[in-house]
Amino acid sequence: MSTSATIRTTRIMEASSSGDLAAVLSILDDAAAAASDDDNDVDNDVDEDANDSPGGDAAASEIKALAAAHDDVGIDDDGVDRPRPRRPASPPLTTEAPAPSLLGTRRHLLASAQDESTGLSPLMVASRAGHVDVCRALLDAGAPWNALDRTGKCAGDHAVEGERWDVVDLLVEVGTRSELILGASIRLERAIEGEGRTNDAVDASSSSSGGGGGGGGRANASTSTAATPVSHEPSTKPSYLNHSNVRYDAACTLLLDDDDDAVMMEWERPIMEAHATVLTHGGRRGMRVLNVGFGLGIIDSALHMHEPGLHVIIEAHPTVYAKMIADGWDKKTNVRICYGRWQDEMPKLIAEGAKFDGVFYDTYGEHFTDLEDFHDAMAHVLNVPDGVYSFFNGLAPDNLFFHGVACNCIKAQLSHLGLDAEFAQCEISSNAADADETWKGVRRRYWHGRSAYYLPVITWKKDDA
Ligand SMILES: C[S@@+](CC[C@H](N)C(=O)[O-])C[C@H]1O[C@@H](n2cnc3c(N)ncnc32)[C@H](O)[C@@H]1O
Repeated sequence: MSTSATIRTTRIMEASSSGDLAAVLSILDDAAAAASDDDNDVDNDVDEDANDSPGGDAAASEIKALAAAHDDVGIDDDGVDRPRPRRPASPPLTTEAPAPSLLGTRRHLLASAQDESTGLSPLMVASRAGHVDVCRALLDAGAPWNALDRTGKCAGDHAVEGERWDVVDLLVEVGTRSELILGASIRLERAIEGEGRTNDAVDASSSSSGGGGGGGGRANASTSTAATPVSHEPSTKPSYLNHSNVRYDAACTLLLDDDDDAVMMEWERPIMEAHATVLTHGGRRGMRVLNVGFGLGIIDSALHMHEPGLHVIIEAHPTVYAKMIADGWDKKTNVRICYGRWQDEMPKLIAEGAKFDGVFYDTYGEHFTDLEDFHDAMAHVLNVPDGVYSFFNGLAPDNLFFHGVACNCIKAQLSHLGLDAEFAQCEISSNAADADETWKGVRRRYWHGRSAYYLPVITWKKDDA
């Protein structure tokens, strides 16, 4: 990093850590307004567009230096960004140096600076120390709420560790807002590209390779390269249903895709059983239930134990469907299999006027925005006023703070539909989730030693019912 960039970064880190709001604002203002002289750190006023000025070159190199440092720390390559089912996938923050014409970008880059060795940012140090005004100023200047330090902690983690609850509230609010905006823009983009996605879908009735759409959840993209560590790969698998073969292990305790990513694993059984109890309103008989995604059939077996009055299962992968038939699911009492993508099957159920007391969503490789799309459809089939909806909560699993923000996003989105979301904390009793043996042969873990599972319990708001 250039001398002046280093000095500015050091100054803003110190001011953030000590909570000197006036100093933070002044350093940010200086950075935005002044052209930097790399050699003697004399600031001169320059126009934002002064590309051709001598100061412009120095400023451009400072911007590049800051951006390069930002990149070097590896801010927010993957799981940090867009919380979604099982693993977030979203565009990484830019790692390119901004165009020299954007001298104002220095303000943003300075607010986003991270120490090269620790990865700490001004926002992180201010968060840990509980300087809420400084945090707000840094966020206003463009500091990313979700950057990670070299130990994998974000500003929210630092605030939690420092027990700075007003900062935690601020970061949750900012994170939720930015994720909702990002989600809305991704959904809009996808709606515009909609035809492309739909065309990807395979006719689910074909016996070749399954019905399209997205993969959902427990895994990562199939595009591993030497340059991309597995842990940083995006996690959606848009081609899962079209192109991925899946295989069950001999004991039927593991379902793997082509990349050896786990589609479903046996260790989740206690979680699935807890979901089944919620969906059947505490284990009542005769309930009408809908499950999206068969996998190992764990939740369907648990639901079946409660003798539902109607048990609909939507499943799109041909191999999984073949397994369902081989195991006689098509002949079980009150079970109806809808073989196809939920994106195609839900409209049919809606057109029939089907209503369910319990609805569960657990697909694979799909994007957070697919979950949001599913919610729009689900609201049409969930019984009013007593229906209960839930989904496998693998949102942003790598980081508890991001997980919380993701849950908050879901809560906000469901609230628009007239639904209340609570997250019931369950302890995962089995140690299997953590055991190395469990993950042997699985390319990438999608659960990271967390013993608490936040089970979504979603019901109609009392007033809207
Ligand atoms: C994680 S597994 C479900 C596990 C299940 N909850 C259990 O208890 O075993 C996900 C399943 O969703 C299916 N799936 C993925 N995308 C789908 C889609 N768009 N529509 C229907 N099924 C889908 C996959 O083929 C897979 O069988």
